[in-house]
Amino acid sequence: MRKALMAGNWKMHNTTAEARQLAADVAKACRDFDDREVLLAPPYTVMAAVADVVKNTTIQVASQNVCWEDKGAFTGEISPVMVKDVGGSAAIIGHSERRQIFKETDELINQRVRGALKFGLTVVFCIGETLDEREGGKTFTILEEQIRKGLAGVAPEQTKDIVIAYEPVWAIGTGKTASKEQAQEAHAFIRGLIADMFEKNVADQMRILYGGSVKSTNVDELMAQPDIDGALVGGAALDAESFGRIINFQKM
Ligand SMILES: O=C[C@H](O)COP(=O)(O)O
Repeated sequence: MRKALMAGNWKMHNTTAEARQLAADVAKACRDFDDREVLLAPPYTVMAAVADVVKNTTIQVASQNVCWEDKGAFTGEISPVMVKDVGGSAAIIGHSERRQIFKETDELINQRVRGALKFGLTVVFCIGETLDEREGGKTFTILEEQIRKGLAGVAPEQTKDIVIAYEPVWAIGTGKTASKEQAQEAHAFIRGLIADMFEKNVADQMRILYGGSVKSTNVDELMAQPDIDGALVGGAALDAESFGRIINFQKM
């Protein structure tokens, strides 16, 4: 049985005071459940503050990216050790904004994934096709390439620390959610591929999140799909009431 993971990616939003307030409001909105987990990914500058606010809750904290080394001359980067030092336990890697705006390649993302796993972080590994790729019938080819390259060299025993987030680029921040059928189809494909790369048991246990305009109004039907195990939420995670409703999704 896979535990749902409801993750909020704050992207480049929130000063310290705003972050503390939002984290406290999210903590208040969380019901006491044992069938789901909550993860917040604030900007680096407020990770420690958020971790402090949620320290007596089950909410986990993630960074929005991470380097593969523990320290060194990597200007602008932060290390897995630093993430853990400020109370983080996970890192988002391969987000489409990193791929598209900052030109991160599958090879670089793979380095990040392997480094994060080596230093004991949970990896939220993001993949997804652009609109052109979907319309050109290339969705599955792209997903397969991103997964095979991004997870190259990962040992089967490390897969328990990996969560995949399927985020079709055309659905991110656009208000255009993938339909539940489109999302389920992609998730089932991803699970099949993981079974092929590792083994069925690994695929059965791996959580695959959906991301892209998840809102309080569509979360229930998305979460009712058999291969959707959670959500990676952007815009709606910046409002405690909306994110609270998403966390507290109703089982259909
Ligand atoms: O990391 C989150 C995703 O990019 C989704 O963002 P969004 O919910 O604003 O579409």
